[in-house]
Amino acid sequence: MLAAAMLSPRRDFVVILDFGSQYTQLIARRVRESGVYCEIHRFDVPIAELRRLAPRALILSGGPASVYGDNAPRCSREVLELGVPTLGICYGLQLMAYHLGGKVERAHTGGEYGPAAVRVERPTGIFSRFAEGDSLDVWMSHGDRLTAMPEGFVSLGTTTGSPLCAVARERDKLYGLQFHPEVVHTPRGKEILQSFLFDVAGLSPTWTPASFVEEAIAAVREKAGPSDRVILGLSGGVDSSVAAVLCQRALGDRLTCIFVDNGLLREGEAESVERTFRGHFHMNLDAVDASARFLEGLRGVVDPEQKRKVIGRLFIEVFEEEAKRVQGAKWLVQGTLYPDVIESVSFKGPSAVIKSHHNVGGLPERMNLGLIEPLRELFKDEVRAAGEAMGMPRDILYRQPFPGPGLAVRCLGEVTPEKLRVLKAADAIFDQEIRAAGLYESLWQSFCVLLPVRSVGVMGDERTYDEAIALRAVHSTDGMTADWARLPYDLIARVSSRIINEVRGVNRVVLDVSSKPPSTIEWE
Ligand SMILES: Nc1ncnc2c1ncn2[C@@H]1O[C@H](COP(=O)(O)OP(=O)(O)OP(=O)(O)O)[C@@H](O)[C@H]1O
Ligand SMILES: O=c1[nH]c(=O)c2[nH+]cn([C@@H]3O[C@H](COP(=O)(O)O)[C@@H](O)[C@H]3O)c2[nH]1
Ligand SMILES: NC(=O)CC[C@H](N)C(=O)O
Ligand SMILES: [Mg+2]
Repeated sequence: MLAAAMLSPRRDFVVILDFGSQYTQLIARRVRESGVYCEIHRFDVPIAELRRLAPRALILSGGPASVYGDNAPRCSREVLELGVPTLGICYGLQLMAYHLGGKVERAHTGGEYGPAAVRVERPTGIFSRFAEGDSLDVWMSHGDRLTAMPEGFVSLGTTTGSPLCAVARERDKLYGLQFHPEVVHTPRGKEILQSFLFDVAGLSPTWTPASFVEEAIAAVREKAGPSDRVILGLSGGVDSSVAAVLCQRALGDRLTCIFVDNGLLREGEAESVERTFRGHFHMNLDAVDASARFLEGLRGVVDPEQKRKVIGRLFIEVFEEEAKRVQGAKWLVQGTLYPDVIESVSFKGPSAVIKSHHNVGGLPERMNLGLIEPLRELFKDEVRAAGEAMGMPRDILYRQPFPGPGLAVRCLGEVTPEKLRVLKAADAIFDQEIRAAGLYESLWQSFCVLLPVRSVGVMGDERTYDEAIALRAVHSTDGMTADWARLPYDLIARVSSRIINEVRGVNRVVLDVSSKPPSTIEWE
C-alpha cells in the first residue's frame, strides 16, 4: 500500500516525490524544520491520488538514474501541469527538462561531485533572498546536466561546470536546481527552500509541536470513538512514552499501558517506569513481572538469533495474556515513526537478515485489535519536540535507544541470573560516569557487555579467575552506521577501576574500538 493512502491531506502541506535520492529524507527534514508539514511519496503515486492529497507545493527529489535511461523512474508529465509550485532538485530538474522539452546530456567532463560556487544572475523566486552577483557555496553530485532549457525558462544562476544550474519558469512557478539545497554543504540552501515555500508557494509555518499534539489528540479521539478501551505496550523508551502521554491526554482512563518486565532491563529501569508512569503521570499501568519466565525460556540458549527468537515469542505470549485482562480493549497503540512508514513504501531491494530485531509488531493480526499510530507522521526529533510540548521530562525524551531483547544480547552466551547481576552492576557504573561527565546525550549509546571469557588477575595478592566487561560507546545518527566514541582516558580509567573494585566477579575491563560496519553496535 502507498503511504499516500494512509496519511491525510492538510492545508499547508508539501509533497516530495522520491526518485531514489539518498537525500530525500533530508529534504523532508528541512521543509519540516521550516515549519511546513510534508510527506514523501513514491515518484509513481497515481495522479488521482496526488490530486486528492492536494499539496500546496511539490518537490521532485534527486535520484541515481539518468532521465533517458530504460528503467528511469519518471512521474507523468501531468504532475507538472497541476498548477502547483514545483521545485526539481538534480534528477528532479533533469526530469522537468525531459518532460517540458529541454535537453539533458552526460557531462564530458565527468560530472561535478562536491563543492561549487553559483553566481546569482537573477535574484527572484527561490533566489529572492539573494542579490545579483552573489556567490553561493553549493554542493553538487551529478554526472548529467541540463544543456538546453525548456521553452519559457530563464536561468537564475550559473557555475562553470553547469551553466544551467538554477532555472525557472516563473509564470508557472516551476523551479529547478542542479545542486542540492537540502545538504549542510550548501550553507544557504535553507534560505532557498524557504523562499520556495514561503515566497513562491505562499505557505505559512504552521507545523509546530503544539499544533501536532493538538491534531494528534483529536485524531486519536476520533478513532477510538466515545467509549472504546485502548492498550499500549510501554517500554519506557522515547516513542512508546510519548505515545502513552499523548493517548492519555486523548482518552484518559480508557488507556491502559502494559509494561513487560522481562528481567533483561537495566538496573532500576522497571522501578523507574512504574514510578514515572503510575506515580507522575497517573496512568493505568499494568506492570507484569515476567522475568522468571524469560530466564526459564533462555536457559541453555547460546545462539544469538535463537535468543532473539525466544524473547520475541515470550514477549508476544505475555503481552497477549495481559491484553486479555484488559476487558474489551479494541485498539492497540504503536509508536511507529515516519522513517518506518517511508521504509515500507521505498523501492529498495531485499536485504540480508543480520539480526532479527523485534518489538510488538505482528501482534495486531493475531489479536484482532485495531491499530492506533499517533506518531506515524513524525521523525524522532519531532517526537521529542512533541513530548516537550506536553511537558514531559528530559530524562525520558533524550534517553539512548535500548534494544527490545535488552541485556540478553549484551550478555554473551547463556543468560543466567548471576551473569545478569554482574552486567547490571557494571552497566550502572558506566552509565553514572557517562552522565556525570555530561556525555550521555551526545552519545548514541553507551553500555557494558559481559564477555564469555574468564581471565587471570591478582587482587590483594590473591589470584582471581574472573569475568571480563567490554565498554561500548558509539556516535551515530540513525543506528545504521556508527563510530566508536573517543571517550576521555580519565573517564575510561575511572569506570574501569570502579567496575573492577565494586562488581564482584569482574577482574578485567576492555574497550570496544570497532565501527559499524563492519561490526554492529550490539554484540549479538
Ligand atoms: N518491555 C516492554 N514492555 C512493553 N512493551 C514494550 C517493551 N519493550 C518494547 N515494547 C514495545 O515495543 C515497541 C518498540 O520498541 P522500541 O524500542 O523500538 O521503541 P520504544 O522503546 O518505544 O522507543 P525507543 O526507540 O526510543 O527505544 C515499543 O514502542 C513498545 O510498544
Ligand atoms: O528495538 C530494538 N530491537 C532489537 O531487537 C534490537 N537489536 C538492536 N537494536 C538497536 O538497533 C541499533 C542497531 O543495532 P545493531 O548495530 O546492533 O544492529 C542499536 O541502537 C541497537 O541497540 C534493537 N532495537
Ligand atoms: N543526484 C542526482 O539526482 C543525480 C542525477 C543524475 N543521475 C546525474 O548523475 O546527473
Ligand atoms: Mg526501546
